[in-house]
Formats: sequence, structure tokens, C-alpha cells
Amino acid sequence: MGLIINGKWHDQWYDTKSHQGEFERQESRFRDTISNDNTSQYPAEANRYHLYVSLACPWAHRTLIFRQLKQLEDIISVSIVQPEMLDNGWEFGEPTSEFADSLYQQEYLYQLYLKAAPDYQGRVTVPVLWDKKTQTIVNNESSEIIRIFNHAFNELTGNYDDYYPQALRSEIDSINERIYHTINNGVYRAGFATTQQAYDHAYDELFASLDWLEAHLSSNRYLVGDTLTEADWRLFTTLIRFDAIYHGHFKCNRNKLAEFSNISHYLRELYQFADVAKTVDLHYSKVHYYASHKTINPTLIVPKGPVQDFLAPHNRAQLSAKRRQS
Ligand SMILES: N[C@@H](CCC(=O)N[C@@H](CS)C(=O)NCC(=O)O)C(=O)O
Repeated sequence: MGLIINGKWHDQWYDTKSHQGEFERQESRFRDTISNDNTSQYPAEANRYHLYVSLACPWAHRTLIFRQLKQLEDIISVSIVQPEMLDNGWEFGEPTSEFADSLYQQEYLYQLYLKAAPDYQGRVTVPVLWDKKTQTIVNNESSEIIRIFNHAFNELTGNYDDYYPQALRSEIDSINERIYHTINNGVYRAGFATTQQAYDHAYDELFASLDWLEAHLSSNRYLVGDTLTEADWRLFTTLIRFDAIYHGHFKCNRNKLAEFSNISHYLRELYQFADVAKTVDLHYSKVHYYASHKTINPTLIVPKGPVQDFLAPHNRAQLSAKRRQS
């Protein structure tokens, strides 16, 4: 893994030394939007935009879920990078492989970043929302890409489902804030910490939030009452990887999620929602984490377990019924 400095790729692990052993996530650089106004720089058009993802990455996974939920599969094409992220960062496969760069047949994702911006400095991350027409990156920040997918193409698809409804925005934003810091990024802060203190701090905040979540989900079907929102999907992509990856690889091991009853049922409900299960690939995800992070797992051995059944029944519908009665 590495980053671009002055137009060249450098193989380099995260710099935690300058932050007392804490992992700090880099701000995303490309922050444009797509709108349904034809005069905008990036108007909503079918077959114009392309998504670059890794199936392992929880941030990229959010965008795949929104592509699925909002019925954008025929309008927005996708390329998937290879699971391992090694000395050259994210890599593509041979042009005939399932991991090919179907647009430019490049070898590495960093080449795409340099194509978009020859002056780009920093880490090369997925997801990337690419404009085939102007050949540049529209946006590489998952929280913004999902909002683009939530509404920009509604008139083209006829799908008006809204996961960020106006009336709930302030509640969604404040839940997102807590979950981003302590859970989504919290597992990374624990796993990439290079001092005991930084790890302990991230671990404590993570499990305090999971305890809060378990209690919250005892009387709320979703994060924001009875309405399924983007806050749930943002959380889902971390929860689904938790027992298979973060519990062992990132040392988030006070409990397995399977030990939290409400969280487990909630997770199964989300997994079983529409075609969301099609976006989940835990084998590929395990290969990415265990076989890429040499500093954490030097043998690069990928564990076989755990055995999990996300298709087992869940009890979440009873909760909405109960709320209606009370
Ligand atoms: N803020 C970004 C974060 C994306 C991100 O960090 N992706 C990881 C994969 S899970 C990545 O590509 N990391 C490469 C690196 O850090 O060098 C987003 O949410 O879109």
C-alpha cells in the first residue's frame, strides 16, 4: 500500500508516528456532484458514469448497495479491483478477468487518479465515481456518492425511494457522526493503531457505541425509528464484516456481534433486504484484509471461519408492530 507524491507512486504504510500512534483517515479530494439539471457540469445521464470499487471495502460497499437499491445497475457500470492491495496499491486483473479495468485496461488504480489529476497527492482510495465523458473523477467520498445515487437519477430509473428524507436529516446526521467515528472508522482506529493507548481508546469507544446500539435497537427497528435510512446502510457494511474480520484482524474482540442479540437480528434483516446480499462477498473481503496488511498479519494466512448464517430468520418486524400498538 502506498500513495502518490509528486506524480509518482511510493510504497508506504500509514504514518501513525506523527499522531501518537493513531490512524488518521485522509480527507477525500474529489467532491463534485451529479444533478438532474442538464446545465450542470455533471448532469444525470444513463451510461455516462462508472464506479470503481473493491468488494472488501466497507466504504465502497455502501455505494454498491445504493446502486442496487436505487436500481442503477443498468445505468452505472462497475469495475472491481483485485482483493489484495499490495506494493502498488489497488490493482486490476488481466483485461479478460473479472477484476479488469473495463474502461482503460489499466494495471493500477493510481493510474486512474493521475489521469484525472496529474497533480494528485496522497492515498489512492476506493470508491471512485468516474465520468466517462470528461474522463475525470466526479467524487471519491462514499458518503457523498450514496447521496448522489439516492436522488440524482430518480427521473431516469423511476425509483423515488428516499434514504435521506428531509424530515429526518438532522437525526440521521447526528447518528452518522457517532457511528462514523466510533464504529465505521473505529474498527480501523483500533486495527491500525501503533500504540497501546491509541488502540485502547479506539476499542473502548467502539464497544461503548456497540453497547449503546444494542440498547437502542431493543426499541427501534432501525437507527431512526421505523424508517430505514442511509444511516442503517452506512452501519451495515461495518457490521457485516465484524465477526469475520474486525474481531480477529483488528483486535476488536471484547465480544463478537453474534453475542449481541438485537444487533444480530437487525444485521440479518438488512442482509435479507431486497438484493443487498448480492453486494456482500465475505470471502473476497477476508482475502483483502488478511492478505494485504503485512504489518498486522505477516504470514498472510486467511482464516477459514467463522461459520455464519445471515439467512436465519430475524424478529425485527415484531418491533414495528409493538411500536404501533403502544
Ligand atoms: N473517505 C473515503 C475512504 C475510502 C477508503 O479509505 N477506502 C480504503 C479501502 S477500505 C482505501 O482505498 N484505502 C487505500 C489506502 O488507504 O491506501 C470514503 O468513505 O469514500
